[in-house]
Amino acid sequence: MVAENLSKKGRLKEVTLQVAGGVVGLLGPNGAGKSTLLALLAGRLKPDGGKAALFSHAPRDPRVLPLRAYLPQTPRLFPHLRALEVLEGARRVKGLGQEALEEALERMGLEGLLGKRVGELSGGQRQRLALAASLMGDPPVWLLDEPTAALDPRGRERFWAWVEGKKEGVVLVALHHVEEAQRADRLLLLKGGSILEDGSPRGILGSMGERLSWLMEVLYEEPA
Ligand SMILES: Nc1ncnc2c1ncn2[C@@H]1O[C@H](COP(=O)(O)OP(=O)(O)OP(=O)(O)O)[C@@H](O)[C@H]1O
Repeated sequence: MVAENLSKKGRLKEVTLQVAGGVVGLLGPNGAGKSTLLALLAGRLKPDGGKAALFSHAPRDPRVLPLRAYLPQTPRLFPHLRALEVLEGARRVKGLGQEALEEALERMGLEGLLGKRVGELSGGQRQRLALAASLMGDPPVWLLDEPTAALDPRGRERFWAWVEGKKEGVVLVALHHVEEAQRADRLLLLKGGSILEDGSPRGILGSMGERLSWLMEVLYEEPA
């Protein structure tokens, strides 16, 4: 996955990035540009400048679609559908077998919720359903916008177990929790539409969290 001087007016400033594999966490304050970067890489937004490529194709190329999962910050699910119908729909669109559906629902612990309508689910339950539908079949590239924000600790563990069990490919994931950022292989710190730092979580956050106060100041302090 490559971004070259990728920009969106007022939102992202000429970001250049190469990701060959692994779990890459995007950390930064509200409005940093995390969602914009993910939406550009997913082809949901058109850049004003620069370009992005997944497997050497533009993000909007139909050949790329089956190769990536994109989970926006607020996934849209039809409220009248039952959870099982959402999963069935995802399975059919992706052309997958029943075992992929079973795996996804087990991973997200949806067994007891299959007969419920989306509109009856809690926010975290809905998010677990959206994750199961979007990651079903394990496409090589996952672009995930704050997938754990609504999840309880058990749901977070389920999510991270799925991520950490992924053998190959790329996971680019926007996060707000430093404990979760420590689980990534690589971290990108974003602020004001630019990448401030790009490195290992240990290098950026420090082994004992000693750089945390620095991080809080640099990333989250409002300008005076
Ligand atoms: N639809 C839009 N039209 C115009 N500007 C937008 C739009 N969506 C976001 N922005 C602006 O783009 C900038 C980056 O926003 P973005 O949503 O990418 O940030 P983020 O890092 O994902 O934030 P958060 O942590 O709050 O989700 C912000 O200044 C925001 O106000």
